[in-house]
Amino acid sequence: MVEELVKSVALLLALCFLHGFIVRLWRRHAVAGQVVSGFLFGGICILGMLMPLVLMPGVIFDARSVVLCMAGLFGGPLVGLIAATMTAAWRGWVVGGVGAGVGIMMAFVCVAMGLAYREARARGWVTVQPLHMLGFGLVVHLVVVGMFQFTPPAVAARINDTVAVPYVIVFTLATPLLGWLLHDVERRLETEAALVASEARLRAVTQALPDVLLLLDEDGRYLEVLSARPSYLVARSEDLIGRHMHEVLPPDRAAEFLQLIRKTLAVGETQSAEYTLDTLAGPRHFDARVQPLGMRVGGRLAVVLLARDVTARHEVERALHESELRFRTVLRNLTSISVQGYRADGTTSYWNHASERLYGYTEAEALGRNLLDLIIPPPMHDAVRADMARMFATGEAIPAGELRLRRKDGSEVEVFSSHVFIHVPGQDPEMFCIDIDISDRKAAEEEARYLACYDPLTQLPNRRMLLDRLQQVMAGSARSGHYLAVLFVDLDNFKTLNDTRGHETGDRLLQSVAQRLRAGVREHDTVARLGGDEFVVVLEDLSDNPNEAATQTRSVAEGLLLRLYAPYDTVQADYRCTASIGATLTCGQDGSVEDLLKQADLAMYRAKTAGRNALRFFDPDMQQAMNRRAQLEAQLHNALRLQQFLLLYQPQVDTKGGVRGVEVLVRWSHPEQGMVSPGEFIPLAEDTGLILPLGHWVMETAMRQQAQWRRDPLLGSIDVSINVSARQFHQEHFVQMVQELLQRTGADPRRIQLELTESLLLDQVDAVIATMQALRALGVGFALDDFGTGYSSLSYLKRLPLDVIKIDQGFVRDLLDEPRDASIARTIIALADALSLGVVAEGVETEAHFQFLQSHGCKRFQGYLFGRPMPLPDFEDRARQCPYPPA
Ligand SMILES: Nc1nc2c(ncn2[C@@H]2O[C@H](COP(=O)(O)O[C@H]3[C@@H](O)[C@H](n4cnc5c(=O)[nH]c(N)nc54)O[C@@H]3COP(=O)(O)O)[C@@H](O)[C@H]2O)c(=O)[nH]1
Repeated sequence: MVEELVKSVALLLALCFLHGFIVRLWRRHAVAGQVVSGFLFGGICILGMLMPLVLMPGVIFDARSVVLCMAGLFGGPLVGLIAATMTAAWRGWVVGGVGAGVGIMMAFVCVAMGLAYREARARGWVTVQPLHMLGFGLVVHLVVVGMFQFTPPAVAARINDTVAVPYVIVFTLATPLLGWLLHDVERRLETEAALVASEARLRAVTQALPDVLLLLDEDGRYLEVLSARPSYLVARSEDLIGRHMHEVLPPDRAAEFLQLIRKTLAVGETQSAEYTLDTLAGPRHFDARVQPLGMRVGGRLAVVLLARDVTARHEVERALHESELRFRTVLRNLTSISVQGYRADGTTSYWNHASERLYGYTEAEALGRNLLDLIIPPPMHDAVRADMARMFATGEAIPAGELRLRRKDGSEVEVFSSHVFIHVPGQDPEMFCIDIDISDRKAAEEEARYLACYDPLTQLPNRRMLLDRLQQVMAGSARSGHYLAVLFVDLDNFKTLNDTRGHETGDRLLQSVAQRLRAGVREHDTVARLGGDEFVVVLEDLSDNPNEAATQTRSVAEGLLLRLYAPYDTVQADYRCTASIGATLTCGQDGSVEDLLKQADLAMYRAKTAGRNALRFFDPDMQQAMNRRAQLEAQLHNALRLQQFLLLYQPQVDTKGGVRGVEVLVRWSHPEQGMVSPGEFIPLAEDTGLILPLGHWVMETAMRQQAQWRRDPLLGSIDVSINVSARQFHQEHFVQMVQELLQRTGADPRRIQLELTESLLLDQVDAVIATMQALRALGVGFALDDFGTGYSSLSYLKRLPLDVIKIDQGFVRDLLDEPRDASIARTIIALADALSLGVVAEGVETEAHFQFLQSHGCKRFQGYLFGRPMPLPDFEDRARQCPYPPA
């Protein structure tokens, strides 16, 4: 009997094998697999019922109970239901008999108990360990034996007496055995599924990696080749597998890899390497890690090589490296920007070429030495230490600025210094100083400042500086109540020296004058040069009493005149020069700086007109005159348009008193001030340029008059002298203008004489001579006015196409009392004679003058003795009074 039961158990083992096979076969189709499993379990049960232990007809025993409860436990409801239904159908329909009812019921009860155990297992109450399964098997088979008690009593008694105990023992033991086998199938299936899933995951991961993954054996043979981008391989993966590296890579590269593989295997640790390979996608740079595989493949050791494409990063790094190299080279070789690096303790860490040039230390000398010992002057040490400490502690920048630092040779250098704090993680923080040499700029600025305030020739303050200084001195004077004096110093005849001896001589004179003026005043007094030969001296801290202050000023000014008169050997041996000084006093409360200078200028002008080499103080009358001048200047502009000018005629007579010539003299008939003297308005007209239209009007009127006289046999022979000012003479197209007037008026050019002053001849002598010759070609004659008062060079006199020279009235006036004047008058007459020129004596007021001049050979005279400047009708009458046969 036990033998039959054991046979049944053997059948169960076959079931396990088949179950494992079927489940593996149908695992991709879960429901179909369960149905097949259900049929398998049902089929096994039927098979068991075909070779049962037959106790009596219709009462059989086999392993159904074990199979069906396992179908519920490991197969689930569907498997259990199919198996139970098949078993029940076979038991009831085919086998039948007295035990059929219990057999059918038992099929479903066993499946239900298996399902219950399955549920308890899922909840964690029980496991499939042998002890639990043994208990489960015991319960199941006790229940089955219990169910047999529902068969007829005789049958039940027979069962109990014979089969019940071995049945319970064998199948209780078979239950854990079958359970263990099925569990093992279940576990292996789970493991296989997990392996399949794990492999799938791994493959997905390796496929997703943007890297190249190689499995290489110890000889460098490709065992496995994976690459998300096949173009990153040196050949197609199928062409690589099985080949050696030296078959596909350049020999040196293959050798490197082989060495790397062997080192990895020898050390047993991951190795890193970077390399560039010519891949299917072109040259790519890789960052690789090689790791021992830890097992043999085909009997050979192997490594895994994982290579990451870092071409982009490599390019960036290379570009960065190049860029850094470029900047380093630029920084290092900069020629004009010194760059130095210092650590927190002041040690020098960087020193470029420009620093070598700027500070004199070579790089080798500077590196490692302290900043303070190198270029910082000792007085700056504390400040620099404090600034650096703050910068290194807080990163706060030291403000850029101009510094005066020290060179190796101890000399100072001015730099514009900027500071940069750099802290690269993992390295010592550093301060970089960027210094630019500004010595040249500073010197240029200093020079520009100097030039803006000082006269480069004499090194004296210029006008600008004088005005500033005067402003301060006036304010100081106003506060203290002490007077200050402004002296306007103008050299006499400087222009003559400059024009005749050249500008270099003039410059030497000006330099000497500057030194003498400086030496003639106190240290705190100011001596300035306004330009040309004009100097200004400011005397400070004079007395608070006006008279005393004036006395002090006079004393200083006269002292200056004396100093200036001393010989100038730098100019020429025993050369002397005089100056005219105008002085004004103030105690700072009235007027402006400009007013003061104007006052001093006016006083100087008075000193000039007083005969030069003189000192004059400004007084209010001068101011009045100045105001009047300003007023006249304003009115002069309209005078021509308002026809306020008229001409007077002064006769020039011969030794018999006969009128031989006439000087045309202009007058301004001012509506309020009456007749204004040309001595007053001609200089004004010259200053303002009005002399040009005015001179034109005079010449046109005089020529028109001569043209009228031309028809008169008496008046037509009279020479008409017209005064021509320097500005008028030098104007462009003067010759054409005279020619045009001669033609327009019809005047006889042979009767027109232009009176030129000596000063006019001094400028541009050659041009003057050319103009005179052009006019002479028109028939016009020339008289040299005021002869003897200016600088007359005999050589010029010889070259000038003159007809007449006029003895200045200044010599005539006093010739009876002043032997020198008489002598000059005589000399001029003789000179004119020698040069075959006519001579006219001006200012002849007395018979005595007339006699003297006549006795010395003068043949023509002009002066009040013969008639003052008079209106036209009077002159015409006067000319006719002494009729003279025409020459
Ligand atoms: N460019 C021009 N200059 C002109 C013109 N008209 C005059 N002037 C110049 O103005 C200066 C002053 O002239 P004026 O006040 O007319 O004085 C002249 C005579 O009146 C004066 N004179 C003549 N005789 C005597 C005399 O016996 N005693 C005395 N005290 N004065 C006398 O001399 C002046 C003429 O001098 P000069 O011209 O040097 O011959 C004067 O410089 C004029 O040149 C003009 O139209 N244009």
